[in-house]
Amino acid sequence: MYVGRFVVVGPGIGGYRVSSRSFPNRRVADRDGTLTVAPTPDAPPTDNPYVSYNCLRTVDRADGPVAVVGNGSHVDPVTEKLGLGYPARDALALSLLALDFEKDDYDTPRVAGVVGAETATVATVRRDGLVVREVDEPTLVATYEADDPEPFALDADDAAGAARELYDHEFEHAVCAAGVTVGAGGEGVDSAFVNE
Ligand SMILES: NC(=O)c1ncn([C@@H]2O[C@H](COP(=O)(O)O)[C@@H](O)[C@H]2O)c1NC=O
Repeated sequence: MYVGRFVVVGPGIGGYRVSSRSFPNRRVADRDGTLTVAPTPDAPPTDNPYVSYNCLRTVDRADGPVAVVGNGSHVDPVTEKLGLGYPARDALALSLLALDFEKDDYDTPRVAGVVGAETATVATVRRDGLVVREVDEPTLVATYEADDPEPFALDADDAAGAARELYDHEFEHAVCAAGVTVGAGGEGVDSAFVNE
């Protein structure tokens, strides 16, 4: 099955995978702790505005660090609002509604998640609606097919394991993946990615 891009988030752990039929020549790069998706140097030129973006950012809050994952430019305003103290639900709802689904040939939904040490919130904005949901177990939402949040059996317990597990998942056309853990009690954030 092809589901396009997807996030998985649960309390303390999350991840994101790029699956792509149209733009497979991409990879994740780490820029000072922010993970960015971008075309490889040998990728054909494109003017599609949706294929390069920050897919994972973290921010420290009074109640501890949080991580944001997502499939587009909305990751930035979500992170910034979290840094200003907005609740995760509000940061996601405001940012996703402002940017809305992508204006491409598929009305591609935006998907996102916020991971705290003991909390997680998953969200998507599609042409037909906005969903923002707190979750207490790993939960997936994808751009296509699985476009409503659903439970996901994530076995990994560290960032590298999460990135690997999402990358290796049977959903078709894996391109690259990122994983993140957010620890309680000052353990902080760890992130990892897979490019193959
Ligand atoms: N975030 C991404 O990595 C991303 N990659 C592709 N898209 C959009 O989705 C469309 C379909 O891409 P594909 O055939 O690879 O699933 C692309 O034309 C582009 O507008 C993306 N936008 C949202 O997922």
